[in-house]
Amino acid sequence: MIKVGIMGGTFDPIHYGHLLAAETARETCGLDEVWFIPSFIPPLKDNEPGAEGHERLEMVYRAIDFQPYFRALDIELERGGTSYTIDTAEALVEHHPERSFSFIIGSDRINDLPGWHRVAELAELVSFIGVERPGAPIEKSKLPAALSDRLQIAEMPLIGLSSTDIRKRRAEGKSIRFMVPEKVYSFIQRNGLYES
Ligand SMILES: Nc1ncnc2c1ncn2[C@@H]1O[C@H](COP(=O)(O)OP(=O)(O)OP(=O)(O)O)[C@@H](O)[C@H]1O
Ligand SMILES: O=C(O)c1ccc[n+]([C@@H]2O[C@H](COP(=O)([O-])O)[C@@H](O)[C@H]2O)c1
Repeated sequence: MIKVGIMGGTFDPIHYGHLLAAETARETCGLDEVWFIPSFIPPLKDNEPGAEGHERLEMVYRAIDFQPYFRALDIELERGGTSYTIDTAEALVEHHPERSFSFIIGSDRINDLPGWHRVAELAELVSFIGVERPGAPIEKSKLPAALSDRLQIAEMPLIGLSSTDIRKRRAEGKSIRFMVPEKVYSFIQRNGLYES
């Protein structure tokens, strides 16, 4: 079986926290590949979107350029509607029977995992790799056994970056350089993304 990590997110924009989470999961769990999947409409978020789907996808492509084991998929953008992970997992498992899938997930999302759409079925199709984010300690013991049994923790240095903060900094005219890869930075600058 080829082991694939799924890095799902809004990526509005993608930043070094996402990339380090993917790389840490890859190394810790011996993944062969990590697939980045930008969501169309993220299920549990109510903040205003910043960039269009095609722009978020383009930034992901730019961020993972030249990394042989990273790929980007437009499956959720193409599907449209609310991007439930179970729908994505069902499609991936059906189309890639030679691969096993683990969903990489930050600790802020781990804590709301029990509320995900059809999560019991999701946990049968994929396992989870958790990475910690500042301010959101991983509380594995608070998860139901069906989920915690499927969750492996990958230790990474805490990275206090968030897309929300990056958008806010742009709106305030502050620098976001070195928070995102240079090619993402130049795309944001050139297209005037996240300006107030
Ligand atoms: N700094 C980080 N360290 C570890 N994981 C992260 C980090 N930032 C995001 N993630 C994880 O990456 C996935 C996708 O995150 P997402 O695209 O929503 O980024 P975000 O920075 O949380 O965005 P926003 O601030 O807009 O909510 C989630 O599982 C999230 O927990
Ligand atoms: O399927 C769900 O119910 C669900 C609920 C919350 C988040 N997710 C997925 O988790 C990933 C990270 O979510 P977010 O909101 O931090 O971008 C992204 O791929 C979402 O589609 C999925």
